[in-house]
Amino acid sequence: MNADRVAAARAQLDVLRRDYRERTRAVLEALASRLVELNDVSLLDEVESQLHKLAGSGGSFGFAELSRESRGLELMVREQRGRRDDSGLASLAMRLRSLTRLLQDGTSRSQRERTEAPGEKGPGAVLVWSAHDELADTRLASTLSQFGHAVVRCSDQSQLEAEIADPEVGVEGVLVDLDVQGAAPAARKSLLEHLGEARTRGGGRPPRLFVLSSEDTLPLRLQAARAGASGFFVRPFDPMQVVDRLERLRDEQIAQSGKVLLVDDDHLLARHHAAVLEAGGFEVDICTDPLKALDAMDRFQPDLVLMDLYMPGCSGPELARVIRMHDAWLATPLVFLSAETDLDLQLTAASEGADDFLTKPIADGHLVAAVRARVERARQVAQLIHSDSLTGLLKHGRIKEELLAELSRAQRQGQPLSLVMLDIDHFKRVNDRFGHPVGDQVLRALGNLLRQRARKSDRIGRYGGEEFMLILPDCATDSARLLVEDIRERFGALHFNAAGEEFSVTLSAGIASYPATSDSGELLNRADQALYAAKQNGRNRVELAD
Ligand SMILES: Nc1nc2c(ncn2[C@@H]2O[C@H](COP(=O)(O)OP(=O)(O)OP(=O)(O)O)[C@@H](O)[C@H]2O)c(=O)[nH]1
Repeated sequence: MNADRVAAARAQLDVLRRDYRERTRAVLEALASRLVELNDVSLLDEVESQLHKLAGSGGSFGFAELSRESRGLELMVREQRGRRDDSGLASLAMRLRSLTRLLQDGTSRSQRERTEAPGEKGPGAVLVWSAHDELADTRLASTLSQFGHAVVRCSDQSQLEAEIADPEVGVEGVLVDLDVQGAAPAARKSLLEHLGEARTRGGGRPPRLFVLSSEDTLPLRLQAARAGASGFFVRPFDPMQVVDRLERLRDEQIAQSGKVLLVDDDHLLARHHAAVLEAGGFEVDICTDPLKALDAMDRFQPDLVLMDLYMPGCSGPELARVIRMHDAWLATPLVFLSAETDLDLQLTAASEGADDFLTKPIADGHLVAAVRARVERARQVAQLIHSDSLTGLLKHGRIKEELLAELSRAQRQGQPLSLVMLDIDHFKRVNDRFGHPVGDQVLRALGNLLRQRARKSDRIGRYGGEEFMLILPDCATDSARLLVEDIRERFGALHFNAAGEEFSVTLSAGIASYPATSDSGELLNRADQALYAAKQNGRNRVELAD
């Protein structure tokens, strides 16, 4: 999310806060007038329910005092309602009117509590300060640059720190060879401490720190971890490991944002929570009718559902039970956001499949942090369940499920979709000649390349051993061909090193597209046939089915 969207979300928070204040004033005034005019004890039901709502929502809009007072008054009214006691309705009206005093404007909450959105950008520069192993350095630099990273070689600490501090350089990672400091443990420790501090000095997102060493001991790894290092590579190392680590870390960073579906019949409160989460970097959709929540989930594919406990037509725990009946939503975190503080009700909600219970009013920062932690955890679990451990790409079964979902979305939205099958040429020869671990490195390199060239909406899977599938939504055959030709060329240009030998590998690909083919099985067959044709026609080429 960029700064403009965050600023827009914050401005919207201020507008919502004003709306809330006006609406609440009107509601309290109308209730107070009716109490005085009708002097009817049956109005207490409505008064209690309004106070319950205010207790839950006031704090969210920055009126914490209103929340507290409303909760106290709610308990008092509940008791009075139980006794069917109609004395003192006029004084209750006065107390309701006096609540409006707590709606005075103070400092805007969105100005007080700021939440940072994670940034998204392409590959940044990598600074390398190493102990002059020319050959290894050259290989590292060429591998990193093949994956789009500018490489800046530094010859001493002051140059390294100057580059880190220079915003023009856009440093994503810093790779430091501990051998530059000789073998003295104290000197290495101080170097790491210094760099750990230098990388966080800029104020923005600090560059990743990677440590390179010819020694591998626990104390050294511990020192690196204390300096905030994200990777520890032992010489001799494969440069692809560094690319791999950078790519995985970038995936994690992008995953810090996520999609949240808000299910709440109180539209204003839902819009407020949506604006808070959007200012925190999340993509948010609101559903005010719980009976339409499943449709909204199918359409929006949320990473987390945040719902109210009490809603008309269907309660939160009932909705949780219905959602959990669907295999596709078994692992999606369901979190209740409610004014209810009753522990028994929270436990009931949890037993229906909800994962957590947040109590309204909730501070903006707390809401964002709680949602972020759950989304990250859910993503880690989903990653473990659905991803291939070697490449981090989707497994066979999952990518086929994604094809069905993406194809029906393309059909609904009247957009094209392309399906690509890719297969490494003569891969058996790589394994036979250099061994399985080297073959694995080649597979990982292709995985990284695909991830880098793909858009956020594309889906990438490892379909079989050395066969990969790309699903490209909103991408017609011609654009798909351009992309796949680019991938083919880049993959063929990668240089691998093994057994003191440099080698390269090529791939072949077949493309089939919707709307020319509209059935998912047929789309798969036709992409497969196109791949077969590419192999038959000499390999290292891309063929179209249509
Ligand atoms: N290193 C490694 N090799 C794998 C993995 N999975 C499958 N393979 C190997 O991939 C190779 C596939 O070989 P073939 O299907 O004969 O195809 P190919 O040699 O790529 O030849 P063409 O596809 O016709 O160009 C086999 O040697 C498998 O052992 C894996 O996870 N790691």
